[in-house]
Amino acid sequence: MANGDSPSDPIYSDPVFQMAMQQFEVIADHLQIPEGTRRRLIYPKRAVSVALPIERDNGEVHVFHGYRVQHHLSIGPTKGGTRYSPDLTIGESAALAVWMSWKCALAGLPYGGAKGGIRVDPRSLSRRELEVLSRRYMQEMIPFVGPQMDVMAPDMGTNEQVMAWFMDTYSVHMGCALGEIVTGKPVSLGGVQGRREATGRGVIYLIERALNMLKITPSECTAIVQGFGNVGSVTAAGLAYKSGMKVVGLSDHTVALYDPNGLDVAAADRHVAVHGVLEGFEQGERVDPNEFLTLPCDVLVPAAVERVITEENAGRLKCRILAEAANGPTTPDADKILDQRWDELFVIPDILCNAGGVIVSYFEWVQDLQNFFWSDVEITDRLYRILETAFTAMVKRSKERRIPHRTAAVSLGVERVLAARQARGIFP
Ligand SMILES: NC(=O)C1=CN([C@@H]2O[C@H](COP(=O)(O)OP(=O)(O)OC[C@H]3O[C@@H](n4cnc5c(N)ncnc54)[C@H](O)[C@@H]3O)[C@@H](O)[C@H]2O)C=CC1
Ligand SMILES: O=C(O)CCC(=O)C(=O)O
Repeated sequence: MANGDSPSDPIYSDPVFQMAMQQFEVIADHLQIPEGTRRRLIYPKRAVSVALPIERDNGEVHVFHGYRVQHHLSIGPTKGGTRYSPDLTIGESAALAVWMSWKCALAGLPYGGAKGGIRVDPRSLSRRELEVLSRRYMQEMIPFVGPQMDVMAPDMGTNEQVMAWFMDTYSVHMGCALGEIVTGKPVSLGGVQGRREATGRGVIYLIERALNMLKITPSECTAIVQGFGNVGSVTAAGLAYKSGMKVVGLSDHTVALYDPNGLDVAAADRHVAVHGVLEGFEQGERVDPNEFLTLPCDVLVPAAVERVITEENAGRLKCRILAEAANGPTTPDADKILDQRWDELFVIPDILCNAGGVIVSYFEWVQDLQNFFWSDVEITDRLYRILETAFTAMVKRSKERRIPHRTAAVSLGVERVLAARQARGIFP
C-alpha cells in the first residue's frame, strides 16, 4: 500500500485481524473486487478503546481496558457480542467485528458487525467488582452505542446478568427503560425465551441438516465438543439428547476428556453448575488438549476460542463434519488443507454455524422496538427458516462454482455488504 493509506495502529498488526484479512483476500479474489474497494470493505469504521478504573474489594484501584469496534454502518446499526477475556485485544475485537458483518449479511439481517469487550478474566472478580466494571464499560460506551447505532449482546465470559447491568446503566442515563440497547437480556427485562440456547440450537440444526444431506443417521454418530460454556454445553446436550449421538469428548480450558463409549453430558452439566469447570468430572480419560481435536469422531465442534484448527492438525482431523460453533477456529493455512479434503470433510463455517445467536438477538431487538413479543415456537421456527435459507444458498454456490463452503458463505455475505455500500455511494 502507498500514499499514507496503510494503517499503522495495533488493529492491523494483530494476528487475529491478519487472519480475517487473509480470509477476506481469498473472497475478494474470488469476487474480483478491485484493490481500493477491498480496503473500504475490510477496514473497520470505528474503533473505541477505553480505560476502566474500578476500586477492587481490597480498596486498591485497578485500571482495566475495554474496546468496541464497529465494522460498517452501511445497512443499519452494528451488532455483536461483548467478550470478557484476559487476552482480548482491539485487533481481535476488530476481526470478530468483521466476521459479524459477513455473518449478519449472510443471514439477511439489517446490521453491520461489531464486537468488543474487556481485557479481564471475569472469574478473577467478585460479583461486586464484575458489576462495577460492567457498568463502567457501558458508561464509557454511551456516546458510541444506541438502539439505532450499536447493539451489544453476550459473548465469551459474559451472560444475561452482564446484559442487564448494561441495559440498566444505559437506561438510567437516558431517563427511561430502553431494553433495545442490548440483546441476550433476562426475559424480565424484555429478553426473549431461548436466546441463551439459540447459538447451540442453530449449531444442532445445521449439523442435522448436513448429516441428512450426506445420508448419515445422527443416532449412529459420535461427537466431540471443545468448550463447555454457553454454546458448547447447549450443543453437546442437544447432540446427545435430541440427535441421539454418543458424545465421546468434552473439554474446557481446564481439562479435555475422552471416552469412546460416551460421556454423560447431563452429569457434566451438573458438575459445571457446581464447580464452574469440567476439571474434577470423573468420567472419561484425561487427554492432551492439543490432540483432543484429532481424536476419532463423526462430528467435531470447536466451541471455544480462535485458531485451534491449524496447519499442524488440519490434516489429522478424523471427523466427517466440522461444525465451527466458535468464531474463527480455523486458520487460513488450515483452510488450504481442509479444501483439499473437501470430499471427505464437510465444513459448516463459523459465520453460518453460530449465526443462531445473532438471529435470535435480531428477533429480540425487533420485539423490544415494537413492544410486541412472539412465542418461543415462533422464534425457533423463524430461526430455522433463516438458517435453512443460508445453508441452502451456501451449498448451492459451493456446488455451482466448485468452491469450499467458507468461500461460498463468506462471499455471499461480502457481496451483500458491497451491494449496500455501492448503492449508497462512494462515501457513505
Ligand atoms: N454466546 C453466544 O451467543 C455466541 C458465541 N459464539 C462463539 O462461541 C464461542 C464460545 O462462546 P460462549 O460459549 O458464549 O463462551 P463461554 O464463556 O460461555 O464459554 C467458553 C468455554 O470455552 C472454554 N475454553 C476457553 N478457552 C479454551 C481452550 N483454550 N480450550 C478449550 N476450551 C476453552 C471455557 O472453559 C468455556 O467452557 C466463542 O468463539 C464465541 O465467540 C458465537 C456466536 C454466539
Ligand atoms: O447476538 C449477538 O448480537 C451477537 C452474537 C455474537 O457475538 C456472535 O455471533 O459472535
